Amino acid sequence: MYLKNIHLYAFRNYREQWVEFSTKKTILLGNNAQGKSNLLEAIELLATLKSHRTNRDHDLILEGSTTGQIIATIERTYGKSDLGITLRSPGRRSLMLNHENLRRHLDFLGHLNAVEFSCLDLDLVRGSPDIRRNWLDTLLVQLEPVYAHILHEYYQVLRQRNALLKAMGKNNHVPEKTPNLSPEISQLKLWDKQLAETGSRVIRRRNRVIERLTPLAQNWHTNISGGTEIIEINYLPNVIVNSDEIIEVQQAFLEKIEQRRIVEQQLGTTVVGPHRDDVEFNINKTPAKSYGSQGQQRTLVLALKLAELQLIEDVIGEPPLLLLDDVLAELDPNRQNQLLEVIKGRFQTLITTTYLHSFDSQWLDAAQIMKVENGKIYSF
Ligand SMILES: Nc1ncnc2c1ncn2[C@@H]1O[C@H](COP(=O)(O)OP(=O)(O)OP(=O)(O)O)[C@@H](O)[C@H]1O
Repeated sequence: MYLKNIHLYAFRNYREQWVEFSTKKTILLGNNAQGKSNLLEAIELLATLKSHRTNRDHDLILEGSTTGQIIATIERTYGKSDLGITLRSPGRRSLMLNHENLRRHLDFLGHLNAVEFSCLDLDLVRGSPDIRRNWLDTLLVQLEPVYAHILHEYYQVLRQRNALLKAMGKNNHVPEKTPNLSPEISQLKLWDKQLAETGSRVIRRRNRVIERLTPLAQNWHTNISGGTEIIEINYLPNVIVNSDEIIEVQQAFLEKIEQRRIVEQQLGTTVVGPHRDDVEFNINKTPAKSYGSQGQQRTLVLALKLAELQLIEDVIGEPPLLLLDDVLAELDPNRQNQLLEVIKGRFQTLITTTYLHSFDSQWLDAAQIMKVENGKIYSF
């Protein structure tokens, strides 16, 4: 797939910017805080409808404006698509595909795929579980856009169930003394069922994607580390499952809800479900989070990112875009070479950097270099 051009209107610090990509390799050169990452963020939004830097559309719109827009043309083997996102603050986003408004977000996803790799990705290993859940979910949305809908449904049920548990707490609902058939308990049981149904769909997909990603990441890791270390990626679901059978996963879910019933009512919140999942990374059987050196953690994240690229390519049948946000300088020459070697001509790649010295002359000759300065992009 090839991102041919992108148009930004009142997006982050861009008032109006048109970029035409003339080669598969683009280097965005500029000092700090000029707008390099903002351009990659616009592409990330086209691919996932999410930004890893903010949840608020208000932040994405140029300060002082109420509407921002990202418009792009993508070429795929099956043809060309024009994508458009209009952001409003206040107001809701609207999405366009080939100049027609879309009612469902789902129909927008899957036209552009991208893997982003930034220095923030070290948080995948070091950070809190929600970062790892987000990473898994973003990957799943790209592999299977319907997952965005599944996840949305799960979080909707979770919100409603939490509201009920909270209200029960406020009404001093005493679990032990209340007969099973109180209206609140019957209502809660309905939510239990829905939580288990929607949550099981999330758990099964997360489980499967880890199973597919692990051998790819292990392979890359062996290549990069010279075979001296072995990594493991373990899905740590909050509801432990030993089967991919939907009925069995739901059953395990409902049993755990039953076990934690009193705790949930006391806390007034849902403690069972995939919103509490985690993923564990081990290097030579020890947790990478606490024991891995910075270098080992970087190698692990690089292997994960390369595995993501490969998995998306395998599933989609076309190489996704690779967005490298200021990471080259952080990698040692060996790992830089590994990465640049993999990219070669296969993936359309956009790299942000403050200096050009990390690139060899072959790369510089093949790349389109653009200078980013205070929300404007110039040919270099
Ligand atoms: N909504 C917005 N409206 C106007 N300017 C914004 C908005 N959001 C961010 N900015 C500006 O964008 C700039 C940051 O751009 P960006 O994150 O792309 O930096 P960068 O060029 O990638 O630099 P670095 O190398 O530091 O990552 C800052 O000057 C910030 O003030």
